[in-house]
Amino acid sequence: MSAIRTNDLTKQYGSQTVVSRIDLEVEAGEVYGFLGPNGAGKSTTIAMLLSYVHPTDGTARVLGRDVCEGSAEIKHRIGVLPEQYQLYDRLSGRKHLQFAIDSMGADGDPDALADRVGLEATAVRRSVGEYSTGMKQRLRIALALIGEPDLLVLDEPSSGLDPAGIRLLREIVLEERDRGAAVFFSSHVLEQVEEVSDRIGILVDGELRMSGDLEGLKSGTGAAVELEVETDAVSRELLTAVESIDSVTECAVTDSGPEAPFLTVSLSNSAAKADVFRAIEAYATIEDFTAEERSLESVFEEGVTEASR
Ligand SMILES: Nc1ncnc2c1ncn2[C@@H]1O[C@H](COP(=O)(O)OP(=O)(O)OP(=O)(O)O)[C@@H](O)[C@H]1O
Repeated sequence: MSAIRTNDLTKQYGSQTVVSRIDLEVEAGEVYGFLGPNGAGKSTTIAMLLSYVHPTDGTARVLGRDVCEGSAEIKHRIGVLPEQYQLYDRLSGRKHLQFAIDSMGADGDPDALADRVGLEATAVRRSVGEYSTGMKQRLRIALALIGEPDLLVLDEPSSGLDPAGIRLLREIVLEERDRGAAVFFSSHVLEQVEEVSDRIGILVDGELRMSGDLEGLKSGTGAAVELEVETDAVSRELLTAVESIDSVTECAVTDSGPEAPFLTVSLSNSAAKADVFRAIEAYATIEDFTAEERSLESVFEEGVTEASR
């Protein structure tokens, strides 16, 4: 059973379609990064998954249950950030955690949870009114982790966190995944998404423009990596050998006069770099090389630009 599965999921507000026929599938033990520019429809999608708003069309099942039937039965199996309930300035972080553990009937130690998100023993006993933005965010993360949920839905989880907090969040996301939870999270910070996601979806104007693992997304939209290789000589045989490699999408020679010639090779799959080096070394000596991997940022930009064409 998938943790999340949507078919043609659609939301309209009046005449505006803000989420348009999206098909998503997220499995247990998988981190899915949900990206998109401002106003793309990410929060609306998340709100539908959590049964906060009703889809206009299509279906969504979360932990096997149709979202239109409500989330009461599965609520305790989903950790959400930010949760709908607010933090109370006069209560300590510890009281928030204890209250949430009790009301969920969950097992959990508030101090261990606080420690996991880097809230020190003295801090967790202080009133939340005295907390910094980052401390409040750490507390919200701890609240989302209560009861070892099967699904974590994190909307902009790194917001307000310092670099140490962001590193900790990354560790927590990976630990939760390794425990077998599905993690669905939206973020504008592409490097963080790149670091932790098994698969990524890019939403633009309500449409899921791209979805897949990072390598697949990179190769689907152009070269995953561009190699510049300096050799002592370039022969016809060498070029044929390089061009015959499946993942090579482009190969050009630049003859820089008295300097050694170099090859520019575009690859749709970064793992094929070794094949290129082997093919070249069969006919020439490699003097030097550079390899420029495509970033998620360039994939994202391409997805957004294509959509606006
Ligand atoms: N309750 C609502 N009524 C009318 N329009 C809405 C409502 N909620 C969201 N929208 C519209 O839906 C579109 C998508 O908004 P949404 O908040 O889902 O985007 P987002 O991708 O989460 O954006 P951001 O990254 O800025 O948070 C926007 O144009 C927004 O104005």
